Amino acid sequence: MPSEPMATLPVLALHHVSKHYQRGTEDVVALLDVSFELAPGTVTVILGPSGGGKSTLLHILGGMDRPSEGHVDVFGQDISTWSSDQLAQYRRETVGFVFQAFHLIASMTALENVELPLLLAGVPTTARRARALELLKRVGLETRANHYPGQLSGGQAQRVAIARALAANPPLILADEPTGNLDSASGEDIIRLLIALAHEDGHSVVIVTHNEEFAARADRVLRIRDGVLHGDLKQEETAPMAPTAVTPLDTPLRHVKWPALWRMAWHSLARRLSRGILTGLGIAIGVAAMILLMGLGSGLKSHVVGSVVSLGPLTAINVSPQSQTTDNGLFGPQAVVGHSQPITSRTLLTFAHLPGSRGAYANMTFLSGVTWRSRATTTALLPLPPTPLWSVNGILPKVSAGRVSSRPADILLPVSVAKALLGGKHPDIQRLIGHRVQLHLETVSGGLFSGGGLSGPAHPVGTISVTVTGLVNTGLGYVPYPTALGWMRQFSSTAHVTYPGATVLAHNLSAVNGLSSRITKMGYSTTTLSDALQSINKSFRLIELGLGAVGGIALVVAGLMIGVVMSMSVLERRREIGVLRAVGARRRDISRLFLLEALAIGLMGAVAGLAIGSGVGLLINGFVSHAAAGDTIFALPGWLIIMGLAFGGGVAVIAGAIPASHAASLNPIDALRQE
Ligand SMILES: Nc1ncnc2c1ncn2[C@@H]1O[C@H](COP(=O)(O)OP(=O)(O)OP(=O)(O)O)[C@@H](O)[C@H]1O
Repeated sequence: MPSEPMATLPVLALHHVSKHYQRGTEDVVALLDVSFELAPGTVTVILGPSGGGKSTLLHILGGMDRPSEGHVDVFGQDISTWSSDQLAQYRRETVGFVFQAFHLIASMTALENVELPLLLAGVPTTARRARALELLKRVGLETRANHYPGQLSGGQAQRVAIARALAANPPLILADEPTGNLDSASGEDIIRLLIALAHEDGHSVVIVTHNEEFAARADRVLRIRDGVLHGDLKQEETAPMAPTAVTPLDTPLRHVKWPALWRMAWHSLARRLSRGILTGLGIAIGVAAMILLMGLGSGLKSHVVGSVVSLGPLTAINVSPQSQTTDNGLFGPQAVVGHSQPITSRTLLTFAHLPGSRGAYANMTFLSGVTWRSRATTTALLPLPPTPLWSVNGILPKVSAGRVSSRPADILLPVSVAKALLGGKHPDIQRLIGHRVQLHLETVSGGLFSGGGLSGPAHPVGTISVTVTGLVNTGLGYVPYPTALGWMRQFSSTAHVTYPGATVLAHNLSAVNGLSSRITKMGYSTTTLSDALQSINKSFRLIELGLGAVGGIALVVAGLMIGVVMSMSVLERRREIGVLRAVGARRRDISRLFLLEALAIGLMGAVAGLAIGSGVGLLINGFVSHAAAGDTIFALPGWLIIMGLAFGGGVAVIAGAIPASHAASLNPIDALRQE
């Protein structure tokens, strides 16, 4: 805070200010040893020929440029040493610029243009709108609030520009040829308004002009030629009124807040909505491709993994009698040589008592005819595990209707068999539950993993009558273990029944490998579900990576598109960038603004891409489930949604980084000079 009361301090004081520019090897002196003070509530006119240094002086007064020598005091504080962030705050809170070319933002209404500095200052919407309307009223344009600059006359546009300069109620108003683009009547209006701002509202107003007529009405006239102050004419020695309405300079550094930038970015996007949508479309396509391909990959994987897991718990080891000589592939032994070790009930007992073993039971797969009333079909039947093992997680097949039963004459049938037995297009499969069906056992073979040849029953097996207690989706039927053992005896030609395979359950996952190798050492071949799952996972990881890469390429192309569009946008919006800098945005704010715009485009594209990708995925699921009884192959796990959003937003931000830093590095004085 200033140490003296404000009214006794000059708003601004220049002390021996010089400004040099380097043009090639030539040193251009734009200002030389300029000193003067500006009192509050006064109008100061700066006159001089073209190239005399007027604009340079105005830029130094407004904190857009720094002096090469000398210093500038604002309310007693030397701003020449301030950081660029402090100068940005100074422009935001202490200075209001009015330009010859108005520099209104064409895509914003009059009201939105006036709101701009308030938006940067983080003023909430209602207060911002009320203040902007009040200012438009002050300049006589309340009825034009919703007009765009193109719909305003030059005089009206300049009045809107003055309202914008007044938005933050700055003590200092700097006008650079404010009447240069206006006819004399409108020019007169503007000058009258500027004088009123000084004399009625207490702002210190500085007007750069070529017009000698205005000089006559100023409180003070400074003439400048070749950078040197030639005359400092005070027309009225009486002290003008002390300011009452203006706010003094406050020292704590305040930055433009993220929400304000986000609102501006959103505003800017909304103004160019169709372009934003087109740009975001690239991201949408990329994300959609990624979601769809990876979703299919992930869905297929969980489908395959689900089928494998439905075969039994992960702690299960499938044992077959053959000794193993080559690597276990995904589907069991590749080649089998050497002797065969039979699996008998004694072997099962041995397996059950191995360290780490929880239990063991025989594998067998029966092929059987099934008849119900007049309909007949065939099915494969497996034994359910022995009842003491039913408590093991995942060991029982999942029933889609009815229940699992351990009674000897009960059976679980596959849904497909139930459909075939009931006949008709959409039979009510539940109807079969509780009914008796007839079985005609045909052959027996090993477990699904343990292979083994087919053989028919050694003793005649008549028709077996069983009750359907439940239905399963696995495509295989199940009978209680003791029932299967009984059938096995009927298939056996010798007194000692040998089984085609066995399942040994480990106590837990970490015991699986040790147990499996012990069994292998006994001369048996083993396959574990966790082996199978591991290789499935490995294969799918590769598939997912490959599919993801295809989506990734689409995203890179989309990123390039965003980069190009944003670069064009920066060129097109040079003036807007200049205005934003003049009203107090820092370089960083400009780059953040462009990055936020890119992020918003990326996120919108990603959301659209998620919708498109999952929509197509669900359609595919619809087709597949129609064709294959309720199966689906597209999945949209949460991580894929997050990945889609992160990639969409991330690619857009990376693509927008170069244009954003280009926008931030633009010199605001050059940007505003561009016509
Ligand atoms: N960025 C720059 N690089 C080199 N020289 C510059 C630069 N800006 C201004 N100058 C030079 O400084 C001098 C003063 O320029 P300035 O724009 O302040 O004059 P002016 O009085 O505002 O002119 P006009 O009335 O035509 O706008 C001129 O000789 C100009 O060529």
